[in-house]
Amino acid sequence: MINGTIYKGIGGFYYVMVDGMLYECKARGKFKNINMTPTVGDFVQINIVDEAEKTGVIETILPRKSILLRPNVSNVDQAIIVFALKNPEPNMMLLDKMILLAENANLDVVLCFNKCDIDDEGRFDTLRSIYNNAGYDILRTSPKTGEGIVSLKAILNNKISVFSGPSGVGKSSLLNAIENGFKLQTGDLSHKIKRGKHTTRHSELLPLKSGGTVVDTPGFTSLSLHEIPLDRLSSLFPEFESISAACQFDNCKHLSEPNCAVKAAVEAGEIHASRYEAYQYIYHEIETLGRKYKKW
Ligand SMILES: Nc1nc2c(ncn2[C@@H]2O[C@H](COP(=O)(O)OP(=O)(O)OP(=O)(O)O)[C@@H](O)[C@H]2O)c(=O)[nH]1
Ligand SMILES: [Zn+2]
Repeated sequence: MINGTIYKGIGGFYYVMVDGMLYECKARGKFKNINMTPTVGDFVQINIVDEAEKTGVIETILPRKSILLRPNVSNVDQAIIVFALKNPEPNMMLLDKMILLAENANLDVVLCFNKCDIDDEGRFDTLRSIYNNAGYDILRTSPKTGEGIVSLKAILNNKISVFSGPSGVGKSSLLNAIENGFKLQTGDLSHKIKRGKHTTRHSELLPLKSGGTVVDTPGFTSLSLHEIPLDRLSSLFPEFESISAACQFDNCKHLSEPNCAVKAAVEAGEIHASRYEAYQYIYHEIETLGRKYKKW
């Protein structure tokens, strides 16, 4: 058996990449019996049926290191969260929510602040200070001037990445700067109805010539915060994690409890106020969503 990765699935066939070559594979019936569906991104073991025709059979699906639901892709390593420094103006709450969803899906997070060529208000420095303090990798990019493209390439190399970020921030332009002709599919496409039939568009993995693999659809386009358990929320803010050990209560929510080390760190400027405000806001939002979902 040889190891490969499923790059796409169409009508019961799976296209498995092995050393730069795609094999068209069927999956063994046993997967159905154990209720397992091969998924794009899965690391699999295949037996080759015909080397000349490049066909094979998937025999084993290896344990998944992460599972994204929208788009449905396994083993994504990192989310490249792209926000423009201007046009459109960065919405910090949206940024914190996208970071949280990526954290909740166990992805590494890279923040890519784009359109730095038009950052005439110096927003990058403010954002860098907030998110460096939170421990995130940060890029300053512009497909227009080429700034940061080499660094972005290096970050994508050897990894499976999903791009996220609001419309118009330059996700496609960034990928195009790395590889001419590369275009991210827009999220709506998966809901289009073709020829009277419901055709769900499955995501694909696309290999970059410069190294690395990118999911062809943006991630976290719908912000499904109710998936995040409330008791996990503060652990998804990396800069709260170590400090919260010093809170008086083990189960401190860092809201109105006495002797809360997180709140003290906010007052001392060690945790950025905007991150704590996002935490408070999102906490209450998930709480309200939770009540609504229970009623259904
Ligand atoms: N000034 C400037 N404009 C940019 C830059 N990057 C992208 N743009 C422009 O921003 C607009 C949106 O870029 P896209 O790459 O389509 O953005 P997107 O994030 O893929 O957008 P969606 O497909 O809607 O999700 C285009 O008009 C780009 O030319 C940049 O670095 N500087
Ligand atoms: Zn606390």
